[in-house]
Amino acid sequence: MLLQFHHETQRPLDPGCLLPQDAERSADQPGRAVVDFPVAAVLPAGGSGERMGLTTPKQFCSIFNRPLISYTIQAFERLPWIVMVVVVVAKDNHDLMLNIVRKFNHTKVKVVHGGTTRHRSIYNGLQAFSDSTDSSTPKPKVVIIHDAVRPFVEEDLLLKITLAAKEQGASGAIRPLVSTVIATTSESYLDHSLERAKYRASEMPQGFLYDIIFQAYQRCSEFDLEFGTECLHLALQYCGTNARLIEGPPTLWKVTYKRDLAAAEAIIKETLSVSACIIAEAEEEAVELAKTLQKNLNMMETDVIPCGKESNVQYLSKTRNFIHISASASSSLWVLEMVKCFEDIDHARLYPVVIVWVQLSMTKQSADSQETDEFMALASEVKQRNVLLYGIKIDHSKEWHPVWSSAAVAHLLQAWTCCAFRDALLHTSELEQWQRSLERLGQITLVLIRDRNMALTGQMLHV
Ligand SMILES: Nc1ccn([C@@H]2O[C@H](COP(=O)(O)OP(=O)(O)OP(=O)(O)O)[C@@H](O)[C@H]2O)c(=O)n1
Ligand SMILES: O=P(O)(O)OC[C@@H](O)[C@@H](O)[C@@H](O)CO
Repeated sequence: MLLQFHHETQRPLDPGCLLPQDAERSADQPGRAVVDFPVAAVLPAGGSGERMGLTTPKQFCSIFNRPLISYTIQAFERLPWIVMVVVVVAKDNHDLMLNIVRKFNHTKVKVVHGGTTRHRSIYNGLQAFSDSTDSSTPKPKVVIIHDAVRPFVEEDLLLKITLAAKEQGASGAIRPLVSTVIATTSESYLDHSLERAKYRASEMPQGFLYDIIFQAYQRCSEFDLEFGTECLHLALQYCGTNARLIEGPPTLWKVTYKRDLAAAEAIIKETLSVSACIIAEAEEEAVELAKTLQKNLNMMETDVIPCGKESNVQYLSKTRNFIHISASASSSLWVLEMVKCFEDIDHARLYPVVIVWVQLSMTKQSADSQETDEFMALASEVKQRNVLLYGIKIDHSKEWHPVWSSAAVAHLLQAWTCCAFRDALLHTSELEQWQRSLERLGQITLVLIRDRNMALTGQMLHV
């Protein structure tokens, strides 16, 4: 299931737990059907990210403990019809890049050294396929060139770019301009402005018949290599190949400034928190609370399943957010059992998985220090496996008769005709307090899932 973004609002169109880059591939995916020739990618990642203003080059800045470049690699690596991804990094970052490849199990990647400019880096990347001594990187029919700092690229656009490049020789993604382009005089006065409607921003990905773009780089001038920024121009200038231009979604933007990194993190958080699985232990109160919580989490696509089914892969693979509801401070053994299931399907390799343990507390007592310490230690242990464990205790007053669970009371209020009794109930402070606790439970659960804050793991929050 590919996660699609609305073309303007950029909100995820379909609930799904995975970024497009990670949607599970199946044999009948469109790309596999129509791409019957070898396609490779070159990701220039040899820059220093000066405009980001950080000591770490932006392609290695992390989101959820994972470098930005890993998200971009995944966007290509997950597609079966892309056979190789050449990543071009500065020599000093070679080992760092190899460690990223190992840690995130990027299996299609070859790392080569970049140059002093983006064009030189791209040229080095292309040369990796022309090294006849290295059979591990056979020459592709089509090569996609894509900045390593553009992490959000979807299969359907890559497919269009690839097929257009195969047919036309070159293709490129474009976006409407959001600012007018003007020419300035040497004294920084306005010389003239361009008619914005006639122009587009050249983005990435771009696709080329390998032989065309490689020949263009072989023929281009030193000036091009030093100061150029447009591969499509090289194909036209040196090979007479006019690129097919394809409009892409706003998510194609390049991470350049700090704000772009924050925007990328926000998009990843949003796409990771569109679904959840609520697991209810057997007690009636837990089941009732699960149903109420499902209603309160109306922002998400949620499944409610009985405890014991969570190890079922069909539930595990649908989301990275799990809410376990127990009516008592039951044993926490189920946490490690769940984490083992995640590891069996490699579920937390690319993105952190969230577990929120909601405990219905039948007494008003807060957790004792031993219980708190044990929970903190458990959270610390599972965090090593990229699982973020949070706790919420919701005080479930003993005064309540079990039948007066929130759902039962709501039903009673709707069914009851006697105003006096209904008013009495409505003004019962316990009921109002319980309703408020339920609302807070939904709000806090949503925030924990959305924010995936590493510092809050192991905390037992109270509502
Ligand atoms: N010598 C270079 C310069 C840039 N790039 C890559 O080209 C992409 C787009 O370039 P840009 O956004 O300009 O990256 P930087 O050059 O790192 O940024 P800055 O100009 O702010 O230093 C980036 O993935 C960058 O790593 C590269 O491979 N080799
Ligand atoms: O000049 P920069 O290296 O910042 O960015 C490169 C961009 O110009 C380039 O990725 C697109 O415009 C497509 O060519």
